[in-house]
Amino acid sequence: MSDTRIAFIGAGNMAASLIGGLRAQGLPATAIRASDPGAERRALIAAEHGIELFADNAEAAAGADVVVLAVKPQVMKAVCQALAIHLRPEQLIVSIAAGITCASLEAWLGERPVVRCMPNTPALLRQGVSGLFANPRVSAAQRQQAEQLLGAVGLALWLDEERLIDAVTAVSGSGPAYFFLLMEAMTAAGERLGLPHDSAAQLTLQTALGAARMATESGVDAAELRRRVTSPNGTTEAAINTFQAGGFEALVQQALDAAARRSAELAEQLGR
Ligand SMILES: NC(=O)C1=CN([C@@H]2O[C@H](COP(=O)(O)OP(=O)(O)OC[C@H]3O[C@@H](n4cnc5c(N)ncnc54)[C@H](O)[C@@H]3O)[C@@H](O)[C@H]2O)C=CC1
Ligand SMILES: O=C(O)[C@@H]1CCC=N1
Repeated sequence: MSDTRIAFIGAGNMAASLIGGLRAQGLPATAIRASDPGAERRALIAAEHGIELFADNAEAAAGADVVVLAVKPQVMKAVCQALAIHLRPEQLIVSIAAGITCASLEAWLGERPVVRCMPNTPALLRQGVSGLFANPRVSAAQRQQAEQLLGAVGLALWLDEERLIDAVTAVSGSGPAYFFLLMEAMTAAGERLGLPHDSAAQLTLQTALGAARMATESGVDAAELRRRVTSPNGTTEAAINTFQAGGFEALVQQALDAAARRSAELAEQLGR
């Protein structure tokens, strides 16, 4: 990975997470470039990560082995159409945009090796997880480059079918926000039960961290871990019964369905 040169087109939140993860893994600052139209954003990312930033996307992409498209889905078409003539055929295109298909990217960029992926923001701490799909033009070596890029910031899982990216987006791409929402709600509820804000927040966050580590490190599945906390007729049971009476599982399904549907809708609306 250390001799792979990576250019990020768009230096927003997700690009910064990936850049932070790559830098933390030891990728030299000179191997990474990025572009962004925002002067303040460029200054911030340059200061935080020590990499070179450009206002011009083509300048950032020049000489890169891997060009990561990290702009919002809504501007992807214009960005790709302007960039297309500046790209070389052997450059690997990696798109992290929600709801932008490989077919759309190839319509805008010309036929190219494209890996479409869906990472998530814990990439910043190298605790991310991504789903990846490669179009048939991606070579075995480029697959490895993409896997190393996303693998540098967490788990990278290949998908056989592109349509499964919508499900990955619903589960893990948007997923951190669901846990943050639960943290916000638990902190607020703890405060209403009389705890000072800071204590409610600390109790919530450490519980989230401890539960996540138990679920990932114990080798015991979440349902069994939950049973072990839930004493018959005890306090947890009172809370879980309340969640379930409110339709918790059905609500989670509806929320993830909505996210997956939105991903497919974006592909439909923005892909032309
Ligand atoms: N935020 C997240 O958790 C995740 C986001 N994504 C995807 O990552 C992409 C970026 O999302 P965020 O980083 O959240 O958005 P963001 O808004 O933080 O970043 C987008 C950046 O692109 C820049 N930009 C705007 N026009 C540009 C242009 N013409 N050329 C170059 N750069 C331009 C903006 O100034 C901004 O800094 C989106 O396509 C999103 O679907 C994927 C997975 C997770
Ligand atoms: O909300 C979004 O559209 C992006 C994609 C996944 C996470 N954030």
